Amino acid sequence: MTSARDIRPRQDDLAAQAQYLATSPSASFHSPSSHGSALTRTIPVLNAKHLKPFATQDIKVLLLENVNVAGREILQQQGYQVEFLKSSLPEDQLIEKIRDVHVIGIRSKTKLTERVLKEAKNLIVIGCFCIGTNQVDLQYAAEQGIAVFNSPFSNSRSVAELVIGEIIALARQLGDRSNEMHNGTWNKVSNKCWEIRGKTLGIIGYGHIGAQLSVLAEAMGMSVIFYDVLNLMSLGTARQVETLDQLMAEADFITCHVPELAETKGMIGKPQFEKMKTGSYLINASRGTVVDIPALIDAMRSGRVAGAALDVYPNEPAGNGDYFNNELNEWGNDLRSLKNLILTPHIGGSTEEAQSAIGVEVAQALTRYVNEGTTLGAVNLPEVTLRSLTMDEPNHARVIYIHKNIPGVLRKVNEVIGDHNVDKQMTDSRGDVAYLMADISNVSAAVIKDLYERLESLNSRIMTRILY
Ligand SMILES: NC(=O)C1=CN([C@@H]2O[C@H](COP(=O)(O)OP(=O)(O)OC[C@H]3O[C@@H](n4cnc5c(N)ncnc54)[C@H](O)[C@@H]3O)[C@@H](O)[C@H]2O)C=CC1
Ligand SMILES: O=C(O)C(=O)COP(=O)(O)O
Repeated sequence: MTSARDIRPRQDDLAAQAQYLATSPSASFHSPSSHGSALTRTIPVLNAKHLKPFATQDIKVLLLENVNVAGREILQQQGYQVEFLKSSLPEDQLIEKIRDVHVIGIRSKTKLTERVLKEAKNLIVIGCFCIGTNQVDLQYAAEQGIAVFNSPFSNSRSVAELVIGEIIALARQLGDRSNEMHNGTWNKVSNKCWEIRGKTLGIIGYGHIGAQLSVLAEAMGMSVIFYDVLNLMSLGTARQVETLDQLMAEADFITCHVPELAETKGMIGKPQFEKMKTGSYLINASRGTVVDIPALIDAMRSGRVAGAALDVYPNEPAGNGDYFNNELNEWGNDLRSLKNLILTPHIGGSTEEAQSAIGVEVAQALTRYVNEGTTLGAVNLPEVTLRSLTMDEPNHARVIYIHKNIPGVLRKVNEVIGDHNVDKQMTDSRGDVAYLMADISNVSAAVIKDLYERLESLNSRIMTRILY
């Protein structure tokens, strides 16, 4: 018998694939993308022993920014083709690479803008191997049926521990003393060096990181106040304050843990520095745009801010190497000249523990999405799942129909799938985009082809995938 692999049509030739499906009893259908190619699986269809959605070796994955080996291995074990790069890519190179892949894994540097995603003709899913998702155009991705996953809290503890270390380092001017000793100078001083016990920590953004930090800081004898746009339950004896100004005026140490949003850009600028106590400290390990750097430089030069720690910057490089020597960071030399300023290269979440936990979490989410269509944990699509198909359910197909959330769609979809035995079905919407999942039994290759074509022809369609 000719194997399916031998007669597989070109991936970008849907017509050939339809023909192939019609003529080959061992063919199957996985169509990942409305805006690009369809895939054919290469294992016999309707055989419970091979109850996989498609030939996993057809799935191409691009991992950028040194995604942890734990995540890479999970994806490789699925049989996917995994390409791994240590750094991010400039936009033109990214566009070249993304054209071909079904899955992309990134961290905080790679910008997946509308311009880039427009070229991603085969892409079905993006994995952000980090917390932040501000680097991805989430809305545009959703409108193309591209799911986005992240790891919402696997590095929170690492960031919180870094900040605790920085609070003590700033209070004791550790960076300066260490630099002096490296330069051969013994400079034993206690002037303006403090214990942190009894001081007030002001946390801006009391989410996963802020709340974790709150507990650690109290354990070291600090009083904690926080400001957040939501009313949140305080941990320990922490106290929520009503305004940012109030926090700026009361705290000895201020630390930012908000996401990058339109409202948080430049949130700490000249007016906020003017509210701070003289001799207080500022830490930013959130996003570089949250703090206005020239305003920070002025506040440090004037003595209002006695020390600061920056882990994030408005323009961060794609990979390791030269940083401040470029025109994008015209304040680089000013920063480097300031005393008691700790500068770190976005390492808040960079611990072995965090990176391997993130690797596992995101790779598993990607695998579940690719193989089963489950969107649990997606940040831009409704969360939809059905229990996995089992070996006891041969001849089943899972229909995934991502569509525009407009009136009358479900009636039309149910007209298509209602001709068959629908075992279970779930649908949900998020804004303009809806996601439908249905498991259908007693299907043949011809039925799958028919279902696919009819769903694809509906004007509500964003993406159809049929997995089995
Ligand atoms: N330096 C690093 O390596 C890392 C940086 N991050 C950054 O830290 C940010 C925070 O992380 P999580 O605590 O996990 O996020 P989270 O989503 O759990 O918490 C963010 C909090 O900020 C609040 N918030 C949003 N807008 C606000 C505003 N305008 N004013 C005051 N509060 C506001 C939210 O209500 C929420 O409680 C991430 O979005 C990411 O950008 C995260 C991990 C590592
Ligand atoms: O998790 C986040 O949002 C971070 O900022 C960490 O980013 P990274 O994975 O170190 O590029």
